[in-house]
Amino acid sequence: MFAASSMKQILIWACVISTFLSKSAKSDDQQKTDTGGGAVSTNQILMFSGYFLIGLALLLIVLLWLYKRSKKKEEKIDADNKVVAIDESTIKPSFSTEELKAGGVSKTDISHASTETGMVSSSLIVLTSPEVNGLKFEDLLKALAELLGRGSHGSVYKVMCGPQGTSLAVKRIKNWDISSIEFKQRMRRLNQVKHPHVLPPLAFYSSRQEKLLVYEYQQHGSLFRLIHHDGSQSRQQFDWSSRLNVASTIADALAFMHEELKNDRIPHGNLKSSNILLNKNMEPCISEYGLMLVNQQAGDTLQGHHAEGSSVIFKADTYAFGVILLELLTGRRVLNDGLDLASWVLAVVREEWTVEVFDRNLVREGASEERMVSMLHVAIKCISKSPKARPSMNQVALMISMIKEDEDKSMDVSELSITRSFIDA
Ligand SMILES: Nc1ncnc2c1ncn2[C@@H]1O[C@H](COP(=O)(O)OP(=O)(O)OP(=O)(O)O)[C@@H](O)[C@H]1O
Repeated sequence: MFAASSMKQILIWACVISTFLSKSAKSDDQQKTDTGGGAVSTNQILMFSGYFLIGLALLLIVLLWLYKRSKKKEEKIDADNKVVAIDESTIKPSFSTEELKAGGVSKTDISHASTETGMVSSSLIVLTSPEVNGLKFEDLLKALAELLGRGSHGSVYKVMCGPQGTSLAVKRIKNWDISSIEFKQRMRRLNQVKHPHVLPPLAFYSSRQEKLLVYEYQQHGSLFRLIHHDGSQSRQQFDWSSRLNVASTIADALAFMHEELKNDRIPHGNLKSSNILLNKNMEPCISEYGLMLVNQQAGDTLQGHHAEGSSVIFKADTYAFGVILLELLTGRRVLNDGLDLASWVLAVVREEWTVEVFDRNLVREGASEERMVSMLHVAIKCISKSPKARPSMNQVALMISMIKEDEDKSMDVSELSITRSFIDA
């Protein structure tokens, strides 16, 4: 308002002064002509001063207009950063920068990071979830957080929130090259696709510099820990039938997600044993589904990350699943002293020493070699060099369910023979 009225006033005054100056210059001209005067340098000066004033006024108007435009843009960005939408039916409060600063004693790394990057101007978007009903972004800022790990794409913190001290896991992803709108759409879409063995995000936060994803904390840890826990009892107990169950459950869940998100072209994007978590019933759950844009992943062309096409886009997940199968079968880490697990297995199999690849614990427990070899064949198909040669997760799930059926049948037969020998005795 102020700017507009000042612009008008400047323009009016500039016009009045310049008209006055040019008029007086003209009348002076007339007088000089009448009196037969010579050069009219004073009049010219007056005229040029008028033009100069008009020019100056126009320049000021342009500058004021530019200033107003940039102000408007800033206001729009601020508005975009306020709480936007939530669980369709409920509107959560939004927090202004001042409110957050007043209420938030920075205790966590999240809050340090947040204030550093100016995150306090935005708020948390809570998805449909009774676990975090009423959770505010402010709560996350205030809570004590424990760093669970730093991965290649960000860090995960354990955060205790609310009066009940609900344990949450907050994944912080930095510099994810995705627009806020696309990210929100992706999160909402993922929230619509539910599977009991896929961990849903409970809430999320988005700013240009970083994204936060809130999950329920899983106290039993990850599949990675279960397989690679050196010399512990848990590894001893992780027998063949449990490994088969894990493989089958994950394959089914992944096949379901691929099918549901086929048209949205959203694969997991970063599947690995540390992203398979064990829930309170010790069942495996896929975590962090869809948190990576495929073309952003660490570029190993072998995994098909750079390949295009709607079905091929999911084949990087098939590859990653194949690697998880290899971890389950061999008990080895993906990077074993720089030796890539997939190429090591392929080399051993090529030399026809197949049995050598299997985890000694499985061999010792007397796991069926036939079914382990069948599973190894599935894994080898999954890690085919060409993404097109890899099976879809639907096909993988079917192959594994057949191996599991065989295993279940053989268990029934052995139970039956034990019962018979008991009766005979
Ligand atoms: N919801 C959760 N509950 C319990 N632990 C979790 C949860 N989410 C992740 N973790 C654990 O936190 C640790 C760090 O996770 P993070 O995802 O950062 O590591 P990463 O999977 O190795 O790396 P990245 O996914 O960035 O490539 C891992 O040990 C993971 O198992």
